[in-house]
Amino acid sequence: MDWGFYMEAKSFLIAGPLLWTPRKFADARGFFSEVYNQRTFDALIGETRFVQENHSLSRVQGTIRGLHFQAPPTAQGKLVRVVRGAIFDIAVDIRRQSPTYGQYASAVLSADNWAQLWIPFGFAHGFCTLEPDTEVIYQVTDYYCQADDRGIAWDDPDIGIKWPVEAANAVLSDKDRSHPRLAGLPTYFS
Ligand SMILES: Cc1cn([C@H]2C[C@H](O)[C@@H](COP(=O)(O)OP(=O)(O)O[C@H]3O[C@@H](C)C(=O)[C@@H](O)[C@H]3O)O2)c(=O)[nH]c1=O
Repeated sequence: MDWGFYMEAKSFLIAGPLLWTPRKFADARGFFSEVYNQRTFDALIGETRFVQENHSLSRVQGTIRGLHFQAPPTAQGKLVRVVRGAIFDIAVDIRRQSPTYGQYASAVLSADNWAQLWIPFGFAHGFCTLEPDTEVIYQVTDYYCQADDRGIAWDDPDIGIKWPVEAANAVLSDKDRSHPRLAGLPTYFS
């Protein structure tokens, strides 16, 4: 397999998510990097069309966003990267028939390590910022649809995510403090 512009691609024990690092060409001016190449991406993942790009800034270290997904028919695959600061990024398998249902894959993505995480359909996504003023950019494969927007409790004990922040110090939106546990959700992905 020719990985093209990606230096490496790593899979997880949970089938689906992939982690890789685009090449960086550094010189006296700074660097150049192809952060997305459709031909290489399609060879890795299968034909995929991104229709929206999101950019968020979290001011405080220990900010948790998640766990989020869109229900079908607007389920999204997400390609996540960090351009400032660092995150502990999480993909929770919510495919009901999956042998790893309810388990999660995690990776540190940062402006320094330049890693990207692919989060396929059937996964809930969340992250915790590891530095102040962290900026996350991610492309998604379907448009935002408020009616299909769903969440799972970030601290669901059945999932048991080991977040890199004490619960008492975590910064969350009101919405993210009130999601149901995974066991309380209907089956969205078989
Ligand atoms: C996600 C999203 C939100 N919004 C609006 C709705 C709301 O008024 C405001 C903030 O939305 P949220 O609080 O949901 O933003 P946030 O908590 O950052 O939500 C994001 O979290 C990460 C973990 C994801 O995986 C994303 O898909 C998305 O769910 O932005 C859009 O207009 N388009 C979008 O695609």
